[in-house]
Amino acid sequence: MTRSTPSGNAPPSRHAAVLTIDGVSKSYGTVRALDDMSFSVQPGEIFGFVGSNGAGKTTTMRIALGVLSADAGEVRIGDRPVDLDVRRTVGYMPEERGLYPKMKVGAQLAYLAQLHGLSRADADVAVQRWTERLGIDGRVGDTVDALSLGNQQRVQLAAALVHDPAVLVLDEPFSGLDPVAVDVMSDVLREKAADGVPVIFSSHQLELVERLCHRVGIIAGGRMRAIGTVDELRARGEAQLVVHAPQAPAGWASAVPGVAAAEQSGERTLLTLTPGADDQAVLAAALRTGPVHEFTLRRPSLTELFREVVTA
Ligand SMILES: Nc1ncnc2c1ncn2[C@@H]1O[C@H](COP(=O)(O)OP(=O)(O)OP(=O)(O)O)[C@@H](O)[C@H]1O
Repeated sequence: MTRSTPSGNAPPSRHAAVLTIDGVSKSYGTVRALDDMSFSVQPGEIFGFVGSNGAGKTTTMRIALGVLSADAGEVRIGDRPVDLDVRRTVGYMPEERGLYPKMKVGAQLAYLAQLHGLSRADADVAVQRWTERLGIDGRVGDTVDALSLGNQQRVQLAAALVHDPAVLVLDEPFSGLDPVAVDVMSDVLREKAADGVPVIFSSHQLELVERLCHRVGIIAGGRMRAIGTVDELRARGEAQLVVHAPQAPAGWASAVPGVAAAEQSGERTLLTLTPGADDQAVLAAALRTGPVHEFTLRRPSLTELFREVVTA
C-alpha cells in the first residue's frame, strides 16, 4: 500500500490555493480608494479585514472577486490571476447582497449552484445540505423578499457556499445577524477553513474578529496599516500594568524606571510602560511600598488597537 506523507508528494488539493492581493491600487475619479494594497490569505486561514467606513474593504473584495478591475496590481488565486474560470471557484457574499427578491429560495440557490458548474442533481443536494446547515430549510419554498433580513443573509451565505468554493470572500457577513446565527456562521467559516479554504471577511464587530480570525489586517485610507495575528498586533501596542498595592503612597510609580505614565484609581494604579521596560523592576518597586495583591499585564484589545491605528 502506498501512502503519502503529510509533507509529501500528494497532489495539492483543489483547496490548497493562496489568495494574493499584490500591489493593488484603485481610484474612483479623484478618490484614491486603494493605494498599493498587498496581503495574502493562506489555505485554512481565516483572515479578518477591518477598517473604518470608506477605508477600502469592499473595493478590495470586489477586486479580489474580479467584479471590479484594479488600476494597478493583481489578484491571484494560487498562481492564477482571477479570470472568469477562477471566479467560479470563489464563494462571494457582496455587501450590497445580490439575491433576486421575487425568486424562491430553493430555486435561486439551485440556479446559482448550476451557474458555478454543478449539475442539477448535485445542486439540489448542495441546496438541501446548506439550507439545513444554516437553518433555512423550512423556507426554501418562500420568495426571498418574504424572509427577515437576517434570514435573507443566511440565504446569501448559502449562495456563497453551495458550489463548494475553493476561496471564501465575505463582505460583512455578520452584520445584522442574531447571536445564534452568528454562532452558526462562525462555525461554518471555521469548518471551511479546516477544510483548507482561505477565508477572508470584513467586519466592524471587532470582538468577533478577535475571537474568530487567525490573522487580521487593519486598513485605513486604502492602505494596510497593520497585519498579523491578534497576539502579534496586541504585542505591538503599549503594555500596561494594573497594580494593586494598597499601602503605596500617591505618586509611588512616577520615578520607577520604565514607567511612562501612572494613573491612580483608589488602591489600584494603571501603569503604561515604555517599550522594553522591565516589569520585574516595577514589581520590585511596588513591593517596596508594602504588599502587592494584584500585578497584571494588560495588552490592548483589538478595538483599542484599531482606534490607535486608524487615528495615527
Ligand atoms: N462606486 C464608487 N464611486 C465613487 N467612489 C466610491 C465608489 N465606491 C467606493 N467609493 C469610495 O472609495 C472609498 C472606499 O470605499 P469602500 O466601499 O471600499 O470602503 P469600505 O471600507 O468597504 O467601507 P464601509 O465599511 O463603509 O463599507 C470611499 O472613499 C468610497 O467613498
